[in-house]
Amino acid sequence: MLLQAKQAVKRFSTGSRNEVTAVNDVSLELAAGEFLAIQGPSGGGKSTLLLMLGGLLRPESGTIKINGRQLYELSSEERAALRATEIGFVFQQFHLIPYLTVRENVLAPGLAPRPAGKVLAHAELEQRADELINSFGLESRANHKPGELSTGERQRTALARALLFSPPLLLADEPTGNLDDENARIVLTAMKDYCAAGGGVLLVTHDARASEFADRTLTIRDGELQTENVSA
Ligand SMILES: Nc1ncnc2c1ncn2[C@@H]1O[C@H](COP(=O)(O)OP(=O)(O)OP(=O)(O)O)[C@@H](O)[C@H]1O
Repeated sequence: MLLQAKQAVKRFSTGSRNEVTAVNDVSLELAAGEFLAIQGPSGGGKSTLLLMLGGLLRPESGTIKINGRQLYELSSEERAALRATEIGFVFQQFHLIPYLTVRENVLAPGLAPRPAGKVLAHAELEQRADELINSFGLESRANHKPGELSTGERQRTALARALLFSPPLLLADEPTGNLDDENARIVLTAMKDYCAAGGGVLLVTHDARASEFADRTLTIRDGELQTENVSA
């Protein structure tokens, strides 16, 4: 199984505020080639769950496994290496580097150290970056900086960057929240195609458009994953 969460729990307590159970006893599985959308109201626990699944936030209890490896039993270095090789992230706010061009942003993950055996030659990376840039219709924008792009072009750039190393798992937090219908369709179609090619995609969103593209849609509310499935 590509991704497996078992009884994951995360609570926050902040000073004078009462404790909040952001994620309560969540179990789920995602297979390679599957597109899962998790919807839910604001404050329902979507982002918290995604951070835990992506190795960025330790659950208080429960386990998260990626390809059979328990994320939070690894050292932080091992977890970072696993993130770099197994997971791509896309966020609503894109997190592009403002002084780099589209092409340089897409290539940026290639600058980070990678585990031995997972390093790609620069020429190979450039070829992959150009393929992604072309397939997302960004070729005429490749030398522009994010500030000169439309919102949809920024999100397509962020998606291309996340897919540079073809990670088995793509995690996305509200990737279409800022997009019009046409750009949302482009991004969601690209994710669906990525699954058809064998990748696994999990996105959290309150955008109802996502469930038209996903294989399964689950709902999280008050930190609890509802059991009903809505098939696309
Ligand atoms: N760092 C934190 N400290 C305290 N409480 C937090 C923290 N992060 C999240 N929470 C609380 O946990 C709950 C779940 O938040 P989360 O951001 O996961 O929800 P969400 O479904 O992603 O919401 P949105 O759709 O508005 O982004 C909320 O009640 C939130 O206030």
